[in-house]
Amino acid sequence: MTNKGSSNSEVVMMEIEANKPTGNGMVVGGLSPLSETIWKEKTSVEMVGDVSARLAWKDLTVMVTLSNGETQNVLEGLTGYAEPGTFTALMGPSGSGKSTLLDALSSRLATNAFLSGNVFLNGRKTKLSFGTAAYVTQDDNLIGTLTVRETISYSARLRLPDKMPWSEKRALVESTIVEMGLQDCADTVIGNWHLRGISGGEKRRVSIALEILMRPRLLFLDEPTSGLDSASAFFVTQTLRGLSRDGRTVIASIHQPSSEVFELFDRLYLLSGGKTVYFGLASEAYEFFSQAGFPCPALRNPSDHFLRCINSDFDKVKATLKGSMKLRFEASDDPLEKVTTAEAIRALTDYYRTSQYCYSANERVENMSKVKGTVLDSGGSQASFLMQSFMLTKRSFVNMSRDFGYYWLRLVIYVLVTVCIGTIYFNVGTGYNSILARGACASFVFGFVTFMSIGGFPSFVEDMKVFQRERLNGHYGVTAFVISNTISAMPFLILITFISGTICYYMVRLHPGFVHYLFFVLCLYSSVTVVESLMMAIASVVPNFLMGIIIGAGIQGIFMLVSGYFRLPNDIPKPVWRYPMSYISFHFWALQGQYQNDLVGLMFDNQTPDLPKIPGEYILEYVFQITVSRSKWIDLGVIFSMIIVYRIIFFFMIKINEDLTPWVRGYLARKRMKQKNGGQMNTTVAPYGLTQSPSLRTYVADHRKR
Ligand SMILES: Nc1ncnc2c1ncn2[C@@H]1O[C@H](COP(=O)(O)OP(=O)(O)OP(=O)(O)O)[C@@H](O)[C@H]1O
Repeated sequence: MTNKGSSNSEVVMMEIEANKPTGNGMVVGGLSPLSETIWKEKTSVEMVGDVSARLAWKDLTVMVTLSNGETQNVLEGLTGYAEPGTFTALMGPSGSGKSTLLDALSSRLATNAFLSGNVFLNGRKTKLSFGTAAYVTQDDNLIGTLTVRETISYSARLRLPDKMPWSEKRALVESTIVEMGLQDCADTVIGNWHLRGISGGEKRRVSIALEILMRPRLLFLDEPTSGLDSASAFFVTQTLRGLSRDGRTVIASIHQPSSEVFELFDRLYLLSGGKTVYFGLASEAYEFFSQAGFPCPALRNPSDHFLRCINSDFDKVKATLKGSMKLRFEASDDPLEKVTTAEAIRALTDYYRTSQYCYSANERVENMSKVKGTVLDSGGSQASFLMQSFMLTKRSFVNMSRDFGYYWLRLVIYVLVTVCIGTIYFNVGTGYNSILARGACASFVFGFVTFMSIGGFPSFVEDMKVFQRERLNGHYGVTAFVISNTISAMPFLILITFISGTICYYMVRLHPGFVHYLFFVLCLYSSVTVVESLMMAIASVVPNFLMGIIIGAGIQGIFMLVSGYFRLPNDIPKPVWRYPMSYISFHFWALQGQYQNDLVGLMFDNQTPDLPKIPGEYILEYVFQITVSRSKWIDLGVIFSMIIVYRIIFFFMIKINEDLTPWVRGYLARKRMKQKNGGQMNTTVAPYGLTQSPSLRTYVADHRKR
């Protein structure tokens, strides 16, 4: 995977050459040979034509409903555009609406947010389905155990068409690595809690690399430079500018750029309190502020000045400092010293509304909304379902085998605990006291030992984060993920349960015979897999470590309680606890099966030697209250079917979380707002047809069509 053949190097060079800007520095609508290959696959037409993305938005207003039913306008009547070959920066103080604007443009608004106004992509009113545009979020959710090259390679194989030769895929991976300047760390692992990996800046670049791999024509980035030092921030911004020069449309929110970074912006969208302060060429912003009466003082970084002028928090800070007498006022020429920031913002937004900048932006948006261009459909995965499932399984398996915390640590603990069990119940025998000891031993193994599997929860949460990022960008579907997750874990669970089960079985000397031993380890394997499946289902809806572990522990605690050991089956209160709880509990089935497996056919000493021996069947029926007429294999079958049921639950949890929950939340938000407004929707809310809320239905429909 790491070796590059000479032919690949040539393709890489071709790609890099093609990415170079021509003449004026912009390659509007231009495509490199590899990009063209992908787009041909996507559009299924002979001639690709201009596949660049011209994005325009007009009178965009976003209103959110708060939990008390109040509404708040987060964005107010924004108009702007982003063209291919340009890099547009969204700037503004914290809370000004930068992320909301990116979300509104990419159709990722929260469920309590309502949008009015129009977004045009190549002249067509659009609601971008997931995958049409690439979106790099603020968090780098990557698999820590993979190297940079592996991360990008797996992503390529997950998304590129199956019939594309591997040499071409590899060339694309290598060109992406070069494009993002990741050559030096290509074979370094990303890093996690126990593996020292690449730096924060490199992680950001890997996240960007994953999204540009499919050569999207439209790229959104939410604060790609946050948390980076000035050199890394400059590098990332320079790379984004480079990407735009390949004919892509790049829009990024940037927090506090240095002057070097600011110089790399083509267009600047300045926001304050959800209103446009300035939209135009970044190089003309300086002039705009001067004209509006707020010239940038000498020796001040222009971007600092712009943000200083529009950050109303400065009013609060000044008032606090004035109150505490920590601020001394000295005579200054800076107009900002003479007015409050709130007044400055008002002056600037008013000035912008009547300025030439606003007029030409409106005119350009008007033109862009009329010129109909190529319909850019979903840029999601081109790989077949089988390929996606196979690659995901392989990637997940590699991750599990390299992450010490995923299964290896559990194997060590399981072996230690089962050695302890083996020592305590060593050679338990068939004496009178061994009857209860055998019951206690089985209860501990199928209760507590399986319970220890919740330790894998943090790893499941990490997996879910990666899944959610990739899913939202249309990399693969839920079914492929659930299948791969199930299969990749199987060998590790078999290893853990067979090793620890064998230690326990032979140290304790449970019922002799291979079939009895096999039943025991299969029962342990299926029980641990049920716990895994249960915890995975929890991880799909509860992304928080602590909450997930508490919920998982709570559910298992209840299951254990009704397993028939802590209270005998016939004594468990019938409503709720016996029916249905004990039958839902896998502990119950595991214990019933194991008691039979262990006791049937054995004869136990009585309390005194003169009394006759007690058959195992008698103990089962009258001591442990087990239904002996039911085969132990049925008990095992029930546990195995529970694995399937929990996996199906896992699948539906993800679906419900993506599809139904946003719909319900959106419905409740609308209802709350209506109640607050006395049955009337606020006038700023678009009619139902225009209200957007994130749903994967569009995405799913797209995939079904294929
Ligand atoms: N779904 C929502 N529900 C309630 N309030 C919201 C919602 N989305 C955004 N807001 C509010 O809208 C304002 C703008 O938020 P947004 O995240 O877009 O700002 P930002 O400029 O990206 O801030 P930052 O730079 O800190 O990330 C904030 O006050 C935020 O609390």
